[in-house]
Amino acid sequence: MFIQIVGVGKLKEKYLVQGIAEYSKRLAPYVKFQVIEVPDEKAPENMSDAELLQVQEREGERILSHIKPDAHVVALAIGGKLWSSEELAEHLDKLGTYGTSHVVFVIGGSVGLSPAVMSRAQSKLSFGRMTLPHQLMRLVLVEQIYRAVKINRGEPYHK
Ligand SMILES: C[S@@+](CC[C@H](N)C(=O)[O-])C[C@H]1O[C@@H](n2cnc3c(N)ncnc32)[C@H](O)[C@@H]1O
Repeated sequence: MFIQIVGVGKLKEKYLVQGIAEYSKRLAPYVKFQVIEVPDEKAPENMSDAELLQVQEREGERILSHIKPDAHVVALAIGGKLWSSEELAEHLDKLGTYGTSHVVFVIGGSVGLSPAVMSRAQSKLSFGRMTLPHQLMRLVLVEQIYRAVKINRGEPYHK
């Protein structure tokens, strides 16, 4: 399976870069894995709703330009569905079984994902009602993808 994460903005914190590199290395024997970063837009505090939408749309166009037509897209959204790690594993397993070998997880920037990205997504996944910084979200997600892969292989890790 080919798994990609498309995220907005360049990772700045060293501990996040290192954490993602570690899980990417652990994933390498099992799946083809790639993280794509798209440039973020300036998003001042006091934007109007129209300006906010414009930022989402510009970032959204960049995200969508990296998504191939055959890819199954999972958008990360606070209001999405809550899955357990086992349910994420099952979701990936079922996709593979029914012939979908390319899955893209999408994480928004500080203003969230555009309506166009949300409509392209076949699934919306929530990690709970709390807002996580998008850069930290990337690390948490890659760990959960690794956990899901290990669950599907029946290998020890997922305690
Ligand atoms: C800082 S959050 C954006 C907050 C923005 N107000 C919103 O509601 O989308 C940046 C991105 O991180 C992801 N994210 C943050 N917390 C999340 C959570 N609890 N569950 C799923 N995704 C989350 C989403 O993709 C979101 O677009």
